[in-house]
Amino acid sequence: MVKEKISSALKGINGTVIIPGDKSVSHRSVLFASIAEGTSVIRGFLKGQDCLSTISCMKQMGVEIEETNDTITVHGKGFAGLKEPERVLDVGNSGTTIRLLSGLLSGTAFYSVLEGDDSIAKRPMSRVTVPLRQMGAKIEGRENGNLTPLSIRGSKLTGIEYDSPVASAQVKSAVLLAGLNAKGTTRVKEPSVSRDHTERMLSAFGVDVYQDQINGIAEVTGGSVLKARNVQIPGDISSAAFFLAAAAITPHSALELKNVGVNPTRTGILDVLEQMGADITVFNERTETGEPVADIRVCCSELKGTEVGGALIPRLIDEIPAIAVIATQAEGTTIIKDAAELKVKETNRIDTMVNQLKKLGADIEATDDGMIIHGKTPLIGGEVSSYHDHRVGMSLALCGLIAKEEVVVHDAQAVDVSYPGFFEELNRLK
Ligand SMILES: O=C(O)C1=C[C@@H](OP(=O)(O)O)[C@@H](O)[C@H](O)C1
Ligand SMILES: C=C(OP(=O)(O)O)C(=O)O
Repeated sequence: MVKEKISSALKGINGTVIIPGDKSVSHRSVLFASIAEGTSVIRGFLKGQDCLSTISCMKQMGVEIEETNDTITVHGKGFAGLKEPERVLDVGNSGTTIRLLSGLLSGTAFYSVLEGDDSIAKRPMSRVTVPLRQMGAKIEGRENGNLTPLSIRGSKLTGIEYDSPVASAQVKSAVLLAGLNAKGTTRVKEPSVSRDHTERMLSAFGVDVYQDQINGIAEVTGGSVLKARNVQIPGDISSAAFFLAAAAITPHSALELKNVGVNPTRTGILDVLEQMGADITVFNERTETGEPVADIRVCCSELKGTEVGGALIPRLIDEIPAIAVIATQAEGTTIIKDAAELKVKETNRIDTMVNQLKKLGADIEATDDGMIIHGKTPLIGGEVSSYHDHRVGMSLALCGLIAKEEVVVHDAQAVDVSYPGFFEELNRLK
């Protein structure tokens, strides 16, 4: 296991960061190009382990995918062109891969089995298997379909109207992908709007998608055909978040982040930083393959505590570990609530972040659905672990920039899941 040592950035962190490709959009680009008719060239694809797992699963189903340094070329032969995989499909650490593939595989004409690593083996799958079974899917797994391995015997599906108890883009996307091959229409309603990359990219591939975000509704009709197209992936705001946080809390810092996806269903982190008094400018806004993109300038400033909850949570769910670190450096109390979903990520992110930040001297406590952080607290440094959770590892690394002593992050290779080269980038800016 790799450990990384991060020492304080006395002169701040300064310079320009080109943000790597969006993980959610990268997964979808390969999945959709694989079931489209024709050849799609994808640029800006994130070569993190999660997205590479998606590529390898699609290759196992007979899809021809070529990889160069800059491009991923997918030769799609339509949904009917997918072939039965001869072995178990390994999703690695990726919840997005297993949940989206469950939806896609439910309507095939073949049998498949999905499994992943130790973390995936603990994450709940009934959130997708329950609605998929309602559509007629034949899915089995441990705990009556809640835990991996999942085995799927492809079958004829029928559209449903699904009232999802959670605001989850993975649930919404799994049901919509099954809906592409179901009889009639499939509608998903969610309690508040989750990231809408599936809806945007399906439209870009020529599918008619009905969306009513005020009421949290997305709908597709069965039998829609996807047409191949070239895709430009925006940078991942969830990866940018670590540099937004680093510059916001480290004195003498000024960063320019290039190529950040600013889809409104993802920009909760910008709203929270603004609420806290951060010095942020979003500029050079443009659109790429249906996704808004911009550059962002961020400088260190005095921060104040805030409250984060409600409909904001799905718009920043993966950024909460970084927000917890920022809150340790904000004057006053920060309350994060309505975020129980954090308990079913790669780790229980409420517990891991609270335990690890306490070791570094933070004044933080866990609640049932979030955490409460009192600032501003000087951090002391010490040894912590990512617990094999990429976002935890990168968040803890930020503490090293401002702590009195060095911060050592154990199990640091976990960051390769979403941000290969993260530590090199952080050190380069010092
Ligand atoms: O659809 C996606 O690409 C994702 C959705 C979110 O999960 P949930 O759908 O479980 O909220 C997010 O946490 C994950 O990193 C990626
Ligand atoms: C939760 C995450 O991803 P996934 O659900 O795809 O494993 C994440 O990237 O923070």
